[in-house]
Amino acid sequence: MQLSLLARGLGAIEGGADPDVTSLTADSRKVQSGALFAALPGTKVDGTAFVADAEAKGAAALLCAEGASIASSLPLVRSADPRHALAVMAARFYGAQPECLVAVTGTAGKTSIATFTRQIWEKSGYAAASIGTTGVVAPNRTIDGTLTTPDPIELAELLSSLAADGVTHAAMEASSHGLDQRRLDGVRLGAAAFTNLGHDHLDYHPDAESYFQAKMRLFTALLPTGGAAVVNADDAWSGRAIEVATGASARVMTVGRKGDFLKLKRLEHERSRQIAEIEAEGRIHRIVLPLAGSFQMANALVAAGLAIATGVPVADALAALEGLKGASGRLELAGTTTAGVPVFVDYAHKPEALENVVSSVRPFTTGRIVVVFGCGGDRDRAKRPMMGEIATRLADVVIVTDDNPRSEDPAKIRAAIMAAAPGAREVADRRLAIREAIAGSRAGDTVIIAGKGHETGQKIGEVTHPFSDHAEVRAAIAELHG
Ligand SMILES: CC(=O)N[C@H]1[C@@H](OP(=O)(O)OP(=O)(O)OC[C@H]2O[C@@H](n3ccc(=O)[nH]c3=O)[C@H](O)[C@@H]2O)O[C@H](CO)[C@@H](O)[C@@H]1O[C@H](C)C(=O)N[C@@H](C)C(=O)N[C@H](CCC(=O)O)C(=O)O
Ligand SMILES: Nc1ncnc2c1ncn2[C@@H]1O[C@H](COP(=O)(O)OP(=O)(O)OP(=O)(O)O)[C@@H](O)[C@H]1O
Ligand SMILES: N[C@H](CCC[C@H](N)C(=O)O)C(=O)O
Ligand SMILES: [Mg+2]
Repeated sequence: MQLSLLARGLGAIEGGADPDVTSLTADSRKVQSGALFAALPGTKVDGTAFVADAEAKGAAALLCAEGASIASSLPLVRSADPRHALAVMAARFYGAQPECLVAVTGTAGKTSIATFTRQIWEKSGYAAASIGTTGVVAPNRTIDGTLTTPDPIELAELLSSLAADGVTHAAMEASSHGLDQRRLDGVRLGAAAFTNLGHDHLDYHPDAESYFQAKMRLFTALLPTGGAAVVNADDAWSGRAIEVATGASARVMTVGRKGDFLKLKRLEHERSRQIAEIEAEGRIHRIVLPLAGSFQMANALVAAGLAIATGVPVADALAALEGLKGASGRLELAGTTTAGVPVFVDYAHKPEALENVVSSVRPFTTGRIVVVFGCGGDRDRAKRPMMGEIATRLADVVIVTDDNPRSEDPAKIRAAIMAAAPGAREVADRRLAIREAIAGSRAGDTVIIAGKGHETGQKIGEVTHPFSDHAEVRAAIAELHG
């Protein structure tokens, strides 16, 4: 594609020439002959340091920030917001996208909602995909996940290949990093959703307000005027999210107990399902959601809202909730001991998620709640004491262990949790911690292994060791009964 077409409206081209650009990248190590290299200021290094490297590899053009100092004779596009410009260029370069695209943001529930929305669409006969933390699921393929919101070039390429495969509907997660770094700025959205705001990523965002504002870019910068904004009405931040969406001229649809569009009137919990009465358009729909945890009901309502906003009839969307399968590792029953103790694997790695998940199993737990968890290294440290306090307040037996210590000393991470978790036991080895929890359980108890969910590795230093909570739960139960 000619550089002038790629850059149209994004910034003047310096250097006169208008080369044919044959690929795009923001990583000099991946530059191929004919590429446009985006030299972006980053969180660790400044991409302008790699311009000479990119030029030596045959780059045809450059993109950079307005004031950047660049020593190169290559045609150059300067932009006040180069990450935005790159995302828009990537969308132009790769072209087609599924005709119906929706994105969901919020601290917790994104993966579940993207997965549920895909399932509701599938039930209505659409070729549908979901994109997020656990990867991509589409009719003809599944791809394992790396980032919650992929980099803009990878995302544009993915959307174009999904469209080429005949996918018409796609639901994706919009992480706050992704929104802040403009990764979705080239995505043509039909609807967007907000779930809730809790404590996470305050190592990246300066404070809760900036974290909220980053999430709100979904409504203010990405959702076209008149697009549907589905908002969970029951969170402390819902009022502000509704205000922002209304201010952005979105068609606001609220769901939940305080919702106007889908109103949860009644909810009854059983061990692995819940029965709900939902009021929609003046009618009451009684549905059985085959998943545990009231937070899953909240997620299901947002997903139904997104499906309805994109053309699924109300009754069909609500009926489809009865067939939903949970996303891998989200309050997922990984095994049951012979004493009948359910052992759940869950992805709670932040305070509100842990609070929700432990509270969710209380209604059907006649004995004790046993929780195993840790906190990730090189991540927001403030979460550690908060999660220690929540676990000891809400669970009966707490075992603190490791969860991806990365470059940090695992003992120090555990100590930060333990300082706020009186009475908790410390078992460094996650495999042993899971065994202790299961071996110590008795009839009536519920065991939750939190923090890793679908993950298949334990990252210690730079090495990711194969590790699965699911597999460890199964092995521990087998050993116990063997
Ligand atoms: C902290 C963070 O979010 N970093 C993201 C950011 O990287 P960066 O630009 O700041 O990286 P940098 O290392 O400072 O490099 C600056 C620039 O120089 C370039 N470079 C660097 C070295 C070189 O030799 N040549 C070169 O060209 C880099 O490619 C980059 O363009 O922009 C990149 C391009 O979009 C992202 O891939 C990268 O995500 C990293 C891998 C990451 O781990 N991100 C996590 C924290 C994340 O995004 N998580 C969220 C939320 C998770 C959740 O809770 O669900 C997610 O969406 O997954
Ligand atoms: N609506 C919700 N409210 C509170 N907690 C929730 C909600 N939905 C899920 N959770 C908790 O958060 C965990 C992660 O859920 P999910 O993967 O759906 O969210 P996410 O927003 O994609 O998270 P991440 O940003 O980590 O990818 C679940 O395992 C559960 O513990
Ligand atoms: N997307 C999140 C996942 C955290 C999962 C948890 N197991 C951990 O390692 O902290 C992050 O990278 O912060
Ligand atoms: Mg997710």
